Amino acid sequence: MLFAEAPFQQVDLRNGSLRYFEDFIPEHQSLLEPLKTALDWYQGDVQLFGRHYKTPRLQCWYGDEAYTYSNVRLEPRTWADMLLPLKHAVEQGSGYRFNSMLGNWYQHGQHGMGFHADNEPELGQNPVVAMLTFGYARDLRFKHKNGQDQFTITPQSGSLLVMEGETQHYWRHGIAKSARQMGERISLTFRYILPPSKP
Ligand SMILES: O=C(O)CCC(=O)C(=O)O
Ligand SMILES: [Fe+2]
Repeated sequence: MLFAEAPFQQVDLRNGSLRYFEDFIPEHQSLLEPLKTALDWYQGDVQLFGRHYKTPRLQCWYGDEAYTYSNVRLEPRTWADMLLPLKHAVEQGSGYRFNSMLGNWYQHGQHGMGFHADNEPELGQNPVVAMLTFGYARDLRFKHKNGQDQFTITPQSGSLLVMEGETQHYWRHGIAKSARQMGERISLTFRYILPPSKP
């Protein structure tokens, strides 16, 4: 694994910023299959406007604190062993501590994620989301809440993308479904969830 000093590209957005480390996990190719088998994948439920939907992707969750994501409460869960060195590398590279990880497994083009911001209250004022990508390089689209600015980045397998600053206040991001033939992709998104404040 690479530590500190890894080269990255800084992307200064209107209201926010990204850091993109393209070759962050050199052994990324050998990790896709183990991630598929070692992690506890399930098809999530999201509740939107009072209705339940199945997420069009598989997901998994590990973390030290409970997290409410798309109106669904995720209970604390002991880290899978193979995540610990990855979490450590992401902390070293990004310079932030994380205590949770939401994983996404897009098995084909019909799997995706709608536009959203990761701005739940328990992520604090300026949430940092640090994401590792394994497998097929899907387009990650960003749209500013002003309705005008937008751009797409295509994180490569083995890359680390850090979303920081005000990014989650002003921008939404998502992975569009596609009719094209696409390989599998796993993203691991590390977050820091504030412990509940004591009364
Ligand atoms: O898989 C991706 O690139 C995006 C994942 C994401 O936005 C999330 O987990 O909140
Ligand atoms: Fe997100």
